Amino acid sequence: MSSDRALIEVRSLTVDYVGEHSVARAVDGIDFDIREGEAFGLAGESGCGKSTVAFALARLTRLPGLVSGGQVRLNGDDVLKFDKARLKAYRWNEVSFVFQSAMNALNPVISVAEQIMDVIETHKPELGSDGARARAVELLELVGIPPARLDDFPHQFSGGMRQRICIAIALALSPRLIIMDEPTTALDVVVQRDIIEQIVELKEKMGFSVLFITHDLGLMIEFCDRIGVMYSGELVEVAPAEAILTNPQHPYTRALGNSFPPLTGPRLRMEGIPGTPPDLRALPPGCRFAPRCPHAMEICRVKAPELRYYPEHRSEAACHLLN
Ligand SMILES: Nc1ncnc2c1ncn2[C@@H]1O[C@H](COP(=O)(O)OP(=O)(O)OP(=O)(O)O)[C@@H](O)[C@H]1O
Repeated sequence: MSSDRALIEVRSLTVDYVGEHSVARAVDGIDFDIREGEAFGLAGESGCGKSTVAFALARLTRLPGLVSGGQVRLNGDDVLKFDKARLKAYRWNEVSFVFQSAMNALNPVISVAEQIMDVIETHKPELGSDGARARAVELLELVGIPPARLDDFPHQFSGGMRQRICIAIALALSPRLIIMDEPTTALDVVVQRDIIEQIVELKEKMGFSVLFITHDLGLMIEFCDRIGVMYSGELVEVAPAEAILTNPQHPYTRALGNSFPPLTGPRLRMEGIPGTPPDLRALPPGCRFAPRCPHAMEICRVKAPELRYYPEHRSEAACHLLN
C-alpha cells in the first residue's frame, strides 16, 4: 500500500549533456515526489529523459552528463550533496537498481551465492559469512528461485532467472527505493509479466517504493500507482495510473496512450504520434509539444505552460488548453 508521505522529493532537477560546442538539457527543471510504498512510473518516447532522471536519482550521472541544478531530497537531505561516505550508505541500503542489462552484468565465473553475499558483506559486515549466506538463501526464495541453486553459476540460469537474481541482489539490504529501468524488456512477455507480478507482491510485503521505467505503457499502467509523463526533458503530466488511462489531460499523454495497444477489448489500429520530438539543442519557444499538437493555440507557440494541479481531474498537467 502506498502512503501520502513522500520518500523522495525531486525539485527543479536539471541535467545537461555537455558537448564540445553545445549543451543538451536532457532534463529541464522537473518536480515530482515518489511516495512511501508506491510504484511511480516515468513514461514518454525514447530520448525524453527518463533514464537520465533515474541515473540522477541514483547519483550515477557520468560525464558528459552533469546535474546542473535542483535537489533530490530523501527525508529532507539532498542526495545530490552527499559525500562519498554518505553515498556508500545511500546506494544499496536506501536505493538500489535493476537495469535492462543487469542480468548480463552478473559475473559468469562467480557463483550466485558469492555475488549476492558480496553485496551483503560489503555493506553489513557484522552479519558475517554465515549470516550473509542465510540472507542469500532467503533472498533467492523471495524471488522464486530454489535455494538449492545458490552455488550455481549465472550461465546455468535462463535470462528470466538471471534477472530474478538481480532483483534479489537489489533487495539484499531492504532498500526503500528500487529503481527499475526497463527491467524486463529483454525477456519474453510471459516471463516479463511473472517478474513484474512478483515485484508487486514483494513491494506490498516489504513496503519499498519503485521508480519504474518501461516502454510498455500498458504494463506501466497496470503496475504503477502514479505515472509521470515526460516530453523533451519536462514533465507534462503527473497523475494516478488510472487517470492516465481513462482521463488523460495533456494532449501528449493522449497521443502516447493512443500509440499503444489497449489492455483489454478488441485490437485497434494504433496511431503513431506524428512528427518527432524537438532537438534539445534548438527547442521551440512556448510549449515543446506545440509543433506536434493537434490542438495548439497561438499562446502555445509563445508561452511555456506550467505544471499545475487540477483537483477535478486528480492530475497535474502543463497545458494551456486546461486554463
Ligand atoms: N551520454 C550522452 N551524451 C549526450 N547526450 C545524451 C547522452 N545520454 C543521453 N543523451 C541524450 O539525452 C536525452 C535523454 O536521454 P535518455 O536516455 O535519458 O532518454 P530516455 O527517455 O531514457 O530514452 P530511452 O527510452 O530510449 O532509454 C536524449 O536526447 C539523449 O540523446
